[in-house]
Amino acid sequence: MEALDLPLDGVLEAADGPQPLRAPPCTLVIFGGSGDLTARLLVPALYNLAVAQLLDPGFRVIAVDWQDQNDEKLREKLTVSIQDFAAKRQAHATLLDVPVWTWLRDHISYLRGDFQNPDTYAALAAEIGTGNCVFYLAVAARFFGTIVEGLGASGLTREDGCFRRVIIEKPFGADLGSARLLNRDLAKSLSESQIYRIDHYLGKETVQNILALRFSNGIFEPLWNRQNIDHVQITAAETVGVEARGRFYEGTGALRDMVPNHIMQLLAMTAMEAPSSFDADAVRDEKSKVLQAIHHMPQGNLPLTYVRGQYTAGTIGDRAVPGYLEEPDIDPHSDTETYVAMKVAVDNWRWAGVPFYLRTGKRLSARKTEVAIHFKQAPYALFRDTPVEKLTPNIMVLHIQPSEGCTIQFSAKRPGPIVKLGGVRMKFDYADWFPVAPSTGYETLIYDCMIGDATLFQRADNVEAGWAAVEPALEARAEGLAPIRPYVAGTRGPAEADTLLEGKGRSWLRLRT
Ligand SMILES: NC(=O)C1=CN([C@@H]2O[C@H](COP(=O)(O)OP(=O)(O)OC[C@H]3O[C@@H](n4cnc5c(N)ncnc54)[C@H](OP(=O)(O)O)[C@@H]3O)[C@@H](O)[C@H]2O)C=CC1
Ligand SMILES: O=C1O[C@H](COP(=O)(O)O)[C@@H](O)[C@H](O)[C@H]1O
Repeated sequence: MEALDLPLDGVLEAADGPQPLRAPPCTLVIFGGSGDLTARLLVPALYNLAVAQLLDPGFRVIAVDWQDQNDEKLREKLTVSIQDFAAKRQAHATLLDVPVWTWLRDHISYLRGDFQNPDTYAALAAEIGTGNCVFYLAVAARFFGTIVEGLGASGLTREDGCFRRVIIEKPFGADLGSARLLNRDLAKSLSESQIYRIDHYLGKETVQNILALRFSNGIFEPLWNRQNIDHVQITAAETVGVEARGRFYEGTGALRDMVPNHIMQLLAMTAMEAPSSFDADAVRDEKSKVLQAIHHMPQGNLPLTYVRGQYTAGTIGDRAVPGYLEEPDIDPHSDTETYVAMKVAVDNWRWAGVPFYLRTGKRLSARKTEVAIHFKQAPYALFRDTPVEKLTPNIMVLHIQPSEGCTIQFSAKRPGPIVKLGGVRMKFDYADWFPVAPSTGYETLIYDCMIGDATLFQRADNVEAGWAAVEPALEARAEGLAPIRPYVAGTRGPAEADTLLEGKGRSWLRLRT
């Protein structure tokens, strides 16, 4: 990076602040302990926490499910996946730290049992005894209620001089009604302060950075409103298909899978008011308010606010891939969407009249998650030969993944005797400034739960507000008002999504740059 003529040396160190403390002693019970999430993401996250010395020496993991496992078999399986995890990160020079892994693996044990059998909870209670416990529900959603009920009935949720917390995975319900019912069921055995509803997007550094960027700088927030912003685009594009998750995805679809949770969290972080502090409830109060203000644009014409798509056979890179209907476990006549684009309004003082365009899909031309703030044009072009509509649009893109950082696009004078403008970009790249080994995103979330910080977890009203925001779209589908638009795998999605942005020269940002 070129040197700046500014006194930046030492700026990062000065701002470093207090370092995180080791989490308190705790037993982490993972229901679904031989499952995919545990091996691919949770155990690598625990390993990273151990490397960072954030786990207490008394920390241990009890993995629970009904597979044919025992302590040693599970530890061997997890050793294979942690080696795989480390190998993928070799480029970042993080080879497996063997002593740390050996310590962690020796603190993992297995308990075999059926989630639906009360004996499983009795055996678990005997194994845990007293002390702090986090129960991680890495299981299919149909077990959330059953497991929490089992924990409650066996006394495992009682906090007698210790904490007992439960992390709930997604999907949290399938619509507003079922999310409300689940919240009600959980509340029979747990207080709200014991419930940690996870959204792994909130564990991503760059998602958390949205708040840091907005509220720790004097330069952005004064512009962050309807006077200066024309519209906002939120994109979560994937190149992967449904992979081995056909059975789950068939009943879920892109809207339920991504929008009420991840996309709404991105929207909330982008649009919420400044909380009075970073206290968990102060942040979640503001999120709730902004999510409750979301409405579909009152166009009275659904195709202009909501588009559903489904991929057909195509090419990703140089690899031919099947269409959704040809994927394993998919009904060949399926009406499930793999792409969704929506136009919503945030009906409040700050955002009145500013459309938020949301899109997410699988098998698109690029993997890219970003929030793009499109500012209004300068009101008048002083420059000869440059009509105002030809000025480079001022866009600030918050890159969430795979690139992480922020780009600002604006106009500058081209060199030369004639005054001509050209579009230029200023880019902040996370990796340049803060070079750290990549994480799974679950490190912060598991650590925060152990220290009792619920800021990055969803409160009951947050999840319900997320579902309420997509209810009109779910209803439209149920009424057959939102037909599936096919798109070829490896493209930008259905062309119909472009119509959402028509007028005023707006268009979706390109997926492939
Ligand atoms: N995998 C991922 O990348 C992600 C997963 N999630 C969420 O995490 C959760 C877990 O997902 P994942 O790890 O993929 O699921 P898996 O199916 O891989 O793991 C669940 C485990 O629980 C076992 N199990 C099922 N029923 C019972 C039962 N009645 N009693 C005891 N054990 C049982 C399963 O065994 P069996 O195989 O025999 O059924 C399996 O070993 C889900 O809510 C998912 O939505 C969220 C983000 C990413
Ligand atoms: O929760 C989910 O998220 C992933 C996308 O997560 P990312 O961290 O890779 O952006 C998505 O593929 C999956 O379908 C969904 O269930």
